[in-house]
Amino acid sequence: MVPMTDTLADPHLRFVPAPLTGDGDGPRDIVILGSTGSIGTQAIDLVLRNPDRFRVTALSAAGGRVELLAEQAHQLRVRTVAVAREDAVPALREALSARYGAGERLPEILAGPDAATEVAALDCHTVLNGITGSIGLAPTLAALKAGRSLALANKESLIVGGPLVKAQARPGQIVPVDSEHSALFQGLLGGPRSEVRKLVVTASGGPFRGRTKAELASVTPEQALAHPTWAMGPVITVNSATLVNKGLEVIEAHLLYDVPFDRIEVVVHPQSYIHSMVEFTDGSTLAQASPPDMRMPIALGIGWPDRVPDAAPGIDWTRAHQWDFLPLDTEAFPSVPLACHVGDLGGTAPAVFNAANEECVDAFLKGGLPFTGIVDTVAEVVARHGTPDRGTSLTVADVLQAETWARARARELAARAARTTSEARA
Ligand SMILES: NC(=O)C1=CN([C@@H]2O[C@H](COP(=O)(O)OP(=O)(O)OC[C@H]3O[C@@H](n4cnc5c(N)ncnc54)[C@H](OP(=O)(O)O)[C@@H]3O)[C@@H](O)[C@H]2O)C=CC1
Ligand SMILES: CC(=O)[C@@H](O)[C@H](O)COP(=O)(O)O
Ligand SMILES: [Mn+2]
Repeated sequence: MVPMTDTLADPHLRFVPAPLTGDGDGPRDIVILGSTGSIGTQAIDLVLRNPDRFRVTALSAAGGRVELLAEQAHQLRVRTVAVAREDAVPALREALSARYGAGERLPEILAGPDAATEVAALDCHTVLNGITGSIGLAPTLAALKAGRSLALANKESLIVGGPLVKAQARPGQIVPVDSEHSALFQGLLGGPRSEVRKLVVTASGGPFRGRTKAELASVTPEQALAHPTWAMGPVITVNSATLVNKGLEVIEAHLLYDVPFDRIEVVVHPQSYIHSMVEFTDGSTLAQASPPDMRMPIALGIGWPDRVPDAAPGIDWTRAHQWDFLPLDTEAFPSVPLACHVGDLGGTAPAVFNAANEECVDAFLKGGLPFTGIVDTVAEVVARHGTPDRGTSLTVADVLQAETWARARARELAARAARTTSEARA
């Protein structure tokens, strides 16, 4: 069990990560959830380059990439490997056996839908949640409940379970890994809360920046997956293209830093060098700048309060740079106002928004829904859900029920949209 340092005396720092005590003399023990993904593999790159600082004790993944998972387990000599898919266990065992020598002890294997949650509560200092999707909620809650520092990349868990996650988290227990929120907490250290005027979240604008809604109708999954500045997993990449990612991030900023939606602004910054900004009441703005490389915020997430030397390259000031800032086109990309709306509604509305989106992204990637159908369908599901009851406090069961409902509605509507599109083509 890792004890927390007591809550920071200054209330303006309540939502800025507080360092956990409990680091011994040796490297910090880390559990990585979603180790085979974009966040997970970049975290492992950092760990392998910093063996004096970090030691990975357990890994978890869905079970889609067992060779990579076995390779990671062997390289890091972890104690535990977990997969969500039980049918992946024989292949995982075989892949591990092929790498470990005869006298070497294989890591323990956990399998099943609750395996990541089990691993999230194992003894360690920091849990990095790099799972994709709202399936990350239970592991997020488990890590917090167990008293771990939570390096949170899995924004969906915070969004769908906002009040639950906040109630479980002690001040400073969550260290955001999402680049914008990492930038914001660094900016928030620049002055007291009473002097913060607004948060400015930057958006690359995605691969379709500058297109009209009509032009967006026929874009393909391949085009949507070609992000101009970041190499990420498929779901977040499509979310960046629809700007749903920015909508999720505005809710994430609201939940993490307790700033109302009307004081969170989004600005399009195509180069992705400024990761977000904090404007203070005297008109001063603090921006965090670095090349688009997630290893910087991941390193801060798992290494906080220390900075990891050479986590990622800094800006090369010997060459010319041009950084642009443009207003968001909410007509072509209505996701951000829609997200603010569901964030304002609260309760199960953000879970409905996110679950409908996850279904629609899946349908789009499988060729079953046009690109513009994603946000249109999400908006329709949100409208049908109506105003959630805010009288009672949210439970995990409420979230799961709302998600099941939203996924079913989204699938129905997406199937109908697909039929209409194919009839129009015929
Ligand atoms: N990539 C980035 O640069 C950024 C990502 N994020 C956020 O980080 C999270 C991860 O994104 P990203 O790394 O891009 O996603 P990826 O799709 O690249 O990786 C997802 C990882 O989650 C694992 N996974 C999926 N389902 C489960 C499950 N049920 N139990 C355990 N593991 C599971 C996958 O395993 P398997 O390989 O077996 O399928 C994989 O390791 C998302 O919430 C995203 O929004 C935030 C900011 C930047
Ligand atoms: C790297 C990261 O944090 C992503 O969430 C990124 O923000 C995506 O880029 P967009 O600004 O295009 O959504
Ligand atoms: Mn981000």
